[in-house]
Amino acid sequence: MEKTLQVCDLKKSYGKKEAVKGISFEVDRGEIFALIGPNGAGKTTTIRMIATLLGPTGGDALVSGNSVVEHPERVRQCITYLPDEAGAYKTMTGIGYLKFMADLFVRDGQKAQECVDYAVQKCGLGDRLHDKIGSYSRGMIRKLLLSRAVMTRPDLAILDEPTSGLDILNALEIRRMIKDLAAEGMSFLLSSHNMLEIEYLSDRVGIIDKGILHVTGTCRELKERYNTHNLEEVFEKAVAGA
Ligand SMILES: Nc1ncnc2c1ncn2[C@@H]1O[C@H](COP(=O)(O)OP(=O)(O)OP(=O)(O)O)[C@@H](O)[C@H]1O
Repeated sequence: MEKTLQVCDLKKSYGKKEAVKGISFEVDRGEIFALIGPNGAGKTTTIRMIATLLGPTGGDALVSGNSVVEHPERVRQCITYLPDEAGAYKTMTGIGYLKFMADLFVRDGQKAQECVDYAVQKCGLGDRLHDKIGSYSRGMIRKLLLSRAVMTRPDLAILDEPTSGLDILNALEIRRMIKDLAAEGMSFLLSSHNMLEIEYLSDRVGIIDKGILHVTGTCRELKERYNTHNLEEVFEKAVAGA
C-alpha cells in the first residue's frame, strides 16, 4: 500500500517539557487516520509538526516522501491544514472567498479556476455562495472552509476537530464530505474528542497520551484488543495503561 504519511520517532520538547516523546505511525493513500487522546496528550503538537508549523526536536515525518525537516516547502505543496478555530472573511461572498484563496495558492489562472470549480462542487452550498459569509450558519462556514482547504487536492488533509460546534446534520455532511474525498484518494489525519465521530469516520485510530502513542488499529481491532463495546471504553483503558 502506498504511504502518504510516515511519522518516524517524532519528538518535540518545549524547554524541559517533552510534549511528544518519539511517536511513529503511517497513513496510507486514501486512509482516514484519527489521533485521539486526552487534553494535553500531544495531538496538536504532533499535527503542527506534520503541518510544518512547528519544528521537531527529533525524528521526522515524510509526506509523500518529503521530509518536514529537510524540505518543509515541498511538504507544504502536498498538504492542507484546517485548524479548528479557522474562520473566513465575513464581508466576502462565499464564491469571492474561494476565488481569493485560489488566486493566493495557485498562480496559473486556469488552474485557479479549476480549484474554485472543485471547491464549489464539494461544498454543496449552491446559490448561497453568492451571499456574504457573514450571513452563513456555522455549518455552512465549515463546509466552505473544508472545500477551500481541499481545493488544491492535497495528498494529505490535516483537520483539527473537523465538526466541533456543529449540529448533528451539519456534522454528518462534513463527515460525508471527508469520506467522499478519501474515496478519491486523499489521505486524512484528524484529531477529535468525539468518539462517535471517530468510529464513523476513521479507518484507523492512534491513541496518544503524555506524548506517547500507546496503540494504533482499526476501531474493531481496538475494541477486540481491549474487550470493550465502544471506543470510549477503549480510550479509557488505553489511557489507564490497561
Ligand atoms: N508553546 C508551548 N510551550 C510549552 N508547553 C506547551 C506549548 N504547547 C503545548 N505545550 C504543552 O505540551 C503538551 C501537549 O500539548 P498539545 O497542545 O499538543 O496537546 P493536545 O493533545 O493537543 O491537547 P488538547 O486536546 O487540549 O488540545 C501539554 O502539556 C501542553 O501544556
